[in-house]
Amino acid sequence: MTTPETSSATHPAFISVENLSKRFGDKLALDDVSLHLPKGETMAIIGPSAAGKSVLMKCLVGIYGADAGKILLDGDDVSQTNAPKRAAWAERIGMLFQQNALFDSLKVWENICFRQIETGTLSRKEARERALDLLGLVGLASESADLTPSDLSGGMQKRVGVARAISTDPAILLLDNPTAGLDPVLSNHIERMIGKIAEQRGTTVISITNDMHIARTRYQNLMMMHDGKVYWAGKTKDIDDVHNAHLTQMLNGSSQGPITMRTGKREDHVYS
Ligand SMILES: Nc1ncnc2c1ncn2[C@@H]1O[C@H](COP(=O)(O)OP(=O)(O)OP(=O)(O)O)[C@@H](O)[C@H]1O
Repeated sequence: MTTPETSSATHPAFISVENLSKRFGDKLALDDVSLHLPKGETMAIIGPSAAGKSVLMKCLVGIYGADAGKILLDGDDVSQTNAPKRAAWAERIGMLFQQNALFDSLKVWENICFRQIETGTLSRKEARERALDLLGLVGLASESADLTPSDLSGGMQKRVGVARAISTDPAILLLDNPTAGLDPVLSNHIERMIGKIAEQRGTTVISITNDMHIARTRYQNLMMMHDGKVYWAGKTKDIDDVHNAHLTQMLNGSSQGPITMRTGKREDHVYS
């Protein structure tokens, strides 16, 4: 397994996951997972179904606590859901859930600034103005503001989800499959938009994707997971042809790699 230490060797890690494990009954969803991501960098997490990608993200956002290992955000230990710094970090993390988690009973603008309306940090008037700005940022017309999510296409809903995730100007943006179910043209458009937002705002982004091409072209760092473990991680530019072919095959479910991994034997030269 290649580890992502390459990223942290020159820059201190802003997001640091150390030997994280998470179990649900008999299922070890995360098995000794480590990742290190410097501030302002982007990372794609890729891997087949049930690899543990969403569970890792839910641990990062604070939905699940760790069974073992640590999560450090800018040095703050938030491994447990009741960690002293957890609540403060919740304010600094924006998340797009796989199913968007938009409320159909609310208008689009209310969905985008839901958190600010709920907490009273913005008046309804201010929240609407902020939502309109964010709609522009994600490339949606202001007329969308008064529609409900069910009036929107899948791609538009994703954009609204991204607008909500960035509405608090988070330090960390976590995206669970921002382009799932979208055609390649729209996927590219949304990924370009995410990249631009990260660059302009200095946001540290971790995004789950099922698309190796998007992962390789749009993200600075890449982590491949399988069966709860990190299979390969490092700078995207450092992936060689052998790893790339292996990762792509693995994603398509046709590689021997995961089987080798499951036995725990490093008999395949892909593991380094
Ligand atoms: N709350 C839970 N209770 C029990 N098992 C869970 C729970 N959440 C996740 N799991 C299990 O943990 C494993 C990893 O799930 P996870 O959702 O992280 O997969 P994933 O890599 O995101 O897959 P997909 O790409 O299909 O969404 C799966 O076997 C899943 O069934």
